[in-house]
Amino acid sequence: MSLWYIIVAIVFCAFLLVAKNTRKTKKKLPPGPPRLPIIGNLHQLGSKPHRSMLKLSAKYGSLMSLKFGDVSTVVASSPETVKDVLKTFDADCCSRPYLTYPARVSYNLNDLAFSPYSKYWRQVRKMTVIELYTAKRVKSFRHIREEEVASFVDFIKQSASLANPVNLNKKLMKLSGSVICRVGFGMNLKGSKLENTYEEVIQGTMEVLGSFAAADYFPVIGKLIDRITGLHSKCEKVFKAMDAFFDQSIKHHLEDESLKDDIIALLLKMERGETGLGEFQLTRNHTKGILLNVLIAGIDTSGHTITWVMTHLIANPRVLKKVQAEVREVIKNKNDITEEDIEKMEYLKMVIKETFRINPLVPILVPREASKDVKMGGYDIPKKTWIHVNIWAVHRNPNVWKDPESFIPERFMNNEIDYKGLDFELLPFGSGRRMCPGMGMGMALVHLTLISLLYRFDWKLPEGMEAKDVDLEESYGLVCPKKVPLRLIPVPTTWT
Ligand code: HEM
Repeated sequence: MSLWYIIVAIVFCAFLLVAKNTRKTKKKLPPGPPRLPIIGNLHQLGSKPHRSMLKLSAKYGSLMSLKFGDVSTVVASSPETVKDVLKTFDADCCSRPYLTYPARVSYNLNDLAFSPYSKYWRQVRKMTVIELYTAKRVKSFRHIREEEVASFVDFIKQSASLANPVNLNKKLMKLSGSVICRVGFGMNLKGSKLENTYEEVIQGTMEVLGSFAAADYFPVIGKLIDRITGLHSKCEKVFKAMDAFFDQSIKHHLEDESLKDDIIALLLKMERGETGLGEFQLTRNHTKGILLNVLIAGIDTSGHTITWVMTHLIANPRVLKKVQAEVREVIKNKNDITEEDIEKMEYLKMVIKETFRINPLVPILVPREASKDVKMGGYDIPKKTWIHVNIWAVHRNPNVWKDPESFIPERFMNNEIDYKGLDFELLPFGSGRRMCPGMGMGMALVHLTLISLLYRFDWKLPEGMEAKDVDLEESYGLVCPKKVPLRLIPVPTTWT
């Protein structure tokens, strides 16, 4: 009799297995290109995945399936499908997949940007939004921005008097680095452990964070491949450099009691249990994970945004002249630039929007993962599928934007579309639960710096170069800055 029980149990289990597999095969996945064995579609990514995905989606649709090694992925590429991911199904699609190297750099996902959607993420997001990213906080750091921009302008003045070209990529990175160090870490970049290496470290970190790493797609052999390609050692190198900087700034806070009003002071209080983070007891690794986002998200993004704006302006002399005329008309001979002045600069705002459209800094946002089965646009997105949001494709879609490859700020005239996460045609900061919380802080520096550069100086290209020679190629990482540094000669004006 007991043998019969066993046979019935085996038949029942086999039936369940077959039923499960049949259900699986019945899923209607979004269409996608044919795959190669083992690697799937990885060979189709190329050196600029956002561009390759755009080309593939033109053929396979705005919700497309790709397979990267072992990982099933979908890519959303139109305002409608992006809205589905970031708004309609945001709650079920806003987790992050486990990414080997971001996990290492973020002290095992103790940060905000790569942490899965969880109670911890919600608490940290709430705490940092209140403590670091509020409009009040952004205002309170105004004097820091003003001091750093003033010393940046002094440097440009010297170069102008000697007619020397300025490497704007480098100098603007240094400017945003100096601001973020003082705002987020209570110390100067100059004299810190990152003083001489920050550019290399930040750039390297962005490459590591944005890489399509073999370890994520091939569970066993992937780590070996990454050791051979050098990704593993690059990750260790940038991790150690940043860790030393975090130790230095934490030590600085522990030694100087007057530093009690910034994010590190608050995190240290949480570590000591003097104040709480919901049910979580913060450790040093949590503190450093949170600081990682403050450092890398703050330094890279604002500096590169300003470089892209200046690149498009020098490549479009008509636009440069028009925006300078506006800025000079609003500022006239005043010494200080106020928030109200910025509000009056309608054309400058259009120039910035157009720059974000044509060169969004994070073109495929940070990868997301479905936390349950989702039905989207008539297709099945199974739990654990990775989701890439290709805003590059949306921003260059001819059905959304007329003549999308051209830089035309006037397209925003009498057009309500803005970049604050509500319009799915223009999403440089993302949207939904994972939207960039540092937008206000980043834009405050972008506005102040651009106005100073345009008000105080005229700009020309180095000898022998014309506007049509300006290189517009982007490099690829989590953030996509201009590949070839922008070198311009500042020319003194009556306002200098
Ligand atoms: C012009 C400047 C900036 C741009 C264009 C930008 C853009 C972005 C984008 C596209 C994302 C990913 C959104 C997603 O995956 O859906 C993001 C995330 C993030 N940004 Fe920014 N950002 C800027 C400035 C800043 C600044 C100044 C800070 C902080 C000091 C910051 C902190 C963050 C953080 C912490 C996240 C992760 C949010 C999460 O996953 O919950 N950003 N940013």
